[in-house]
Amino acid sequence: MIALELTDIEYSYRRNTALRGVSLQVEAGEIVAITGASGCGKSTLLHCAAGILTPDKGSVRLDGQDLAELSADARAALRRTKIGVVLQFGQLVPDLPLIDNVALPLLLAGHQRSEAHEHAREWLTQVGIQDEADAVPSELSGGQTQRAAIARALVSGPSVVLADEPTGSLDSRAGKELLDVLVSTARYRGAALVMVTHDNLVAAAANREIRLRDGVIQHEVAL
Ligand SMILES: Nc1ncnc2c1ncn2[C@@H]1O[C@H](COP(=O)(O)OP(=O)(O)OP(=O)(O)O)[C@@H](O)[C@H]1O
Repeated sequence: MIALELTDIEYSYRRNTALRGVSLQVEAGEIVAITGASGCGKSTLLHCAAGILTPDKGSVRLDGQDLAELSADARAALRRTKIGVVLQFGQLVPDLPLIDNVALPLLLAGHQRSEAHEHAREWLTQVGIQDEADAVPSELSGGQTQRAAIARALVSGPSVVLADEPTGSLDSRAGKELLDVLVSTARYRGAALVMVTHDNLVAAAANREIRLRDGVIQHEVAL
């Protein structure tokens, strides 16, 4: 089953064209690495897939649903439930304890607080930081912050997980541990995982590498 389908995506920042017609299909359970030189359009592609940016041309389908055919509210709801996004610096809410940070997508989707906390606690355990449930983000290491971001991205059971440089701010050992957590949790959920990366280790963990150059796919390699 195709979880994420991008068709002929074009995107420009004012006069700076970042994507010039990119098409990509990702199956449920598949792990894809997006690679390429700095500025080739990797993050822009991820942001279009996440619905953070709206492409100038082309379509984004999530579990068969075209995002452009939805109202803004329906699109936001679909994004909250079907997509988990892990950005480079975690992007946790500074004043909230981790348990609340991780529960946030469920609380926003209208779940009861006790139920949301129960799921959040399970995911904190899954990523190995259950002892930090009451800590606030400033009390965490970089690796713990990224683990929390992964827990938050996965707590609502998304079918697609999108990660931008998930190991970017970490040393190689912490990066490897985090990659293992991300890959194993996505596999455990059967979610499609798309990771933007400069890191060969991350690319090696994927089933497929897609290399961008100047806003187009230069080549694809099955790994
Ligand atoms: N907010 C922005 N405003 C204007 N141009 C932008 C903006 N963000 C990105 N760009 C440009 O769009 C192009 C693609 O950028 P993008 O960040 O997608 O590349 P990238 O491959 O992710 O780069 P990196 O590996 O350095 O993160 C680049 O030329 C970049 O300068």
